[in-house]
Amino acid sequence: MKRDIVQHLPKIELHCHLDGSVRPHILEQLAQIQNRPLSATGPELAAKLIAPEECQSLLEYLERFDIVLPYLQEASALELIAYDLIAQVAAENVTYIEVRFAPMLFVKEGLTITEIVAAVLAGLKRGEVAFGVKSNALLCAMRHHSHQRNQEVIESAKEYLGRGVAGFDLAGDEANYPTADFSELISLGVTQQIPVTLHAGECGCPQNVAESIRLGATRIGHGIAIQKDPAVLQTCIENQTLVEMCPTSNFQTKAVLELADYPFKHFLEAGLKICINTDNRTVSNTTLTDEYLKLHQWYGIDYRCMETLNHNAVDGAFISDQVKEALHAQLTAEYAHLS
Ligand SMILES: O=c1[nH]cnc2c1ncn2[C@@H]1O[C@H](CO)[C@@H](O)[C@H]1O
Ligand SMILES: [Zn+2]
Repeated sequence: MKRDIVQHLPKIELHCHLDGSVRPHILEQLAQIQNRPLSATGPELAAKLIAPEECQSLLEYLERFDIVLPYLQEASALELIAYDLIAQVAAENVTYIEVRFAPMLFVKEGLTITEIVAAVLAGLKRGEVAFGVKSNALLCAMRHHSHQRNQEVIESAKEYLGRGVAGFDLAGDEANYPTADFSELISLGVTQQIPVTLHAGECGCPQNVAESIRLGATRIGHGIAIQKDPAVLQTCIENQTLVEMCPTSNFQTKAVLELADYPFKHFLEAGLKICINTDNRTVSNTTLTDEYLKLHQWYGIDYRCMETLNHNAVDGAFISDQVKEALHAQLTAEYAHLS
């Protein structure tokens, strides 16, 4: 596979965090507008935003987000970063993206959840008009937030469902907050017909994946721990659960320690539905093109495999059958001439 070809082929991304994908120069722009100086600029700032090689856990990885959050407490900032994320993905021909964020991380200076969601959706829409990239937002509840706060996120997802918001997620510290603690919250979303994808199995616990599916999630973020439990793997296969894999991030957060333990091939050969994602473009210092090239380098995947992974993503996307058909057809047409 060649970088130039991979970059220009149409791609679908379902697992990308808005606040983990703020480009350093955009953050500098926000700092200037808000008159709130950054502790570093230029290459030094870029380095600070990336999770370091020696990162030891998901919690350490998540510390990177503390740098950017103070600058995301204004509607205009949220609009701008959403627009810029669409600009970034347009440059590598992502044709459909689901962008996730936790609205409750942006309420520190008085924004209401409605203002927050509206600002992000406005930026995504402006991006679609400028670059032709279709998108939807997924609203994340946070594992360390109160039930009350997380419930408000569900209510907001319900309010905007079909109007720019396509689903609901649970993000944050999986190791210390098991999925079972959120059963009431997740059920609340499921009973209101909100599509659900949950971060699970990123911190070694396959039970969190089983619990997520039991509660009604049709997709799992990361799911690395599925490899530890054949019964959970079987459940995922039977339910056609889509697992959103994020290779670079999975090594940074120590979801896996060595390449030999990375379950990409294992999952694919077992018949599990998987798709490929960046997780956080800035914090993981990656693009979707980089992720596919890594898989080519590690496993020798070809364009055919890349096409399959993208069709899988379409199948699991939180969009209508009609939109899925159009995306499938475009993938089929544009990968057809590649061997
Ligand atoms: O890989 C991950 N696992 C769990 N939580 C994550 C990951 N990446 C980002 N976030 C969390 O999701 C929030 C909303 O976007 C981010 O602020 C970050 O805390
Ligand atoms: Zn994630």
